[in-house]
Amino acid sequence: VTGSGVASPQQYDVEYLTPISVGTPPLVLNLNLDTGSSDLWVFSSELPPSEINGQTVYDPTKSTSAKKLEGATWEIEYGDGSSSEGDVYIDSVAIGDLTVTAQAVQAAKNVSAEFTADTHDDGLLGLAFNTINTVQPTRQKTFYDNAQSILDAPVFTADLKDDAPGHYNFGYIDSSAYTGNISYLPVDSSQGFWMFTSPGYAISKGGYKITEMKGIADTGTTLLLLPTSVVLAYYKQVDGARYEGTQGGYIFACSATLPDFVFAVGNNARITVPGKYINYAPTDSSGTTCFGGIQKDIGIGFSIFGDVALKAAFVVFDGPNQQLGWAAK
Ligand SMILES: O[C@H]1CN[C@@H](c2nc(-c3ccc(C(F)(F)F)cc3)no2)C1
Repeated sequence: VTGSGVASPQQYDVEYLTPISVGTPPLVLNLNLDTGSSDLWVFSSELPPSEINGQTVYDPTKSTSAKKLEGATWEIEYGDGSSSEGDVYIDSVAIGDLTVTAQAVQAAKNVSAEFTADTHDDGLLGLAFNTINTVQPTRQKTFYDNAQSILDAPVFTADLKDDAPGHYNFGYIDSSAYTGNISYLPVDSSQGFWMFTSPGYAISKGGYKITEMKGIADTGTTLLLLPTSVVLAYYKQVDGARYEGTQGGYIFACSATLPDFVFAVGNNARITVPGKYINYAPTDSSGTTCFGGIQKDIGIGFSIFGDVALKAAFVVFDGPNQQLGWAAK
């Protein structure tokens, strides 16, 4: 079995949403597939109405295939401080032609203001390792865990695009979606993430710099968060770029030319993030000053290869072999 879901960018590619069917009759929810977390949670009829603002809600009492997981609760907090919590049902979940009949669907009873404000996002579908699933007293498997045994190949791929729809595919590698070869790196899943080490980088035509960057492939993070030394070297190449504390990052004139950022995948493969992707978005409605798509990974303990980097690549997530594949496209 295989499955494919379109990944549609929201404004400024801040996140990508994919239609997922839940329950019987199937309810289509637009979920944020997040390789940086491992909970599948949805806006639900159990929320206070004040916390719902246009989202489609899952009502387990209306799904003939829903079964409450008695006594199970969950609570999650994301990197930006947003959070949600609730209880758990076992129900059917499908992405395209791929159906998992007994998936833990975490129904939200409360969500933080950021989620209420994100009107198009009906919840998240975690694709990291289940060791960081938050369900108590018994952690639950991810959609990818549950799908693996029926998939043609036990992999999923992310093909996110700049201001255009891309795809998440399950069970196969679409050879028409990338160029050249796929280079595989070992994954350290000990912290529950798709963590890998890039040995070095280059900035546009500048020389290659050997410096280990240990990071995670995180489709749920918008930007590319890197070590301070790398970020300083990058913005040194951008006239007028400066760190603006009130904005919480590096900013520059929107008219600035931004160099490409190249990171190494193993010793002889490279992924080039076009400078255009690093001119992330205007900081205000005047469109004079823009916010950088590369920012410091301070305080996280590792780098985060978020959408700014991932949309420059075709990425293969291979759990059984604990490896990440990277290809240009
Ligand atoms: O936690 C790490 C795991 N992956 C990253 C992630 N962050 C979010 C997120 C989505 C939507 C919102 C909100 F709608 F604005 F509230 C907030 C955070 N989803 O994945 C960070």
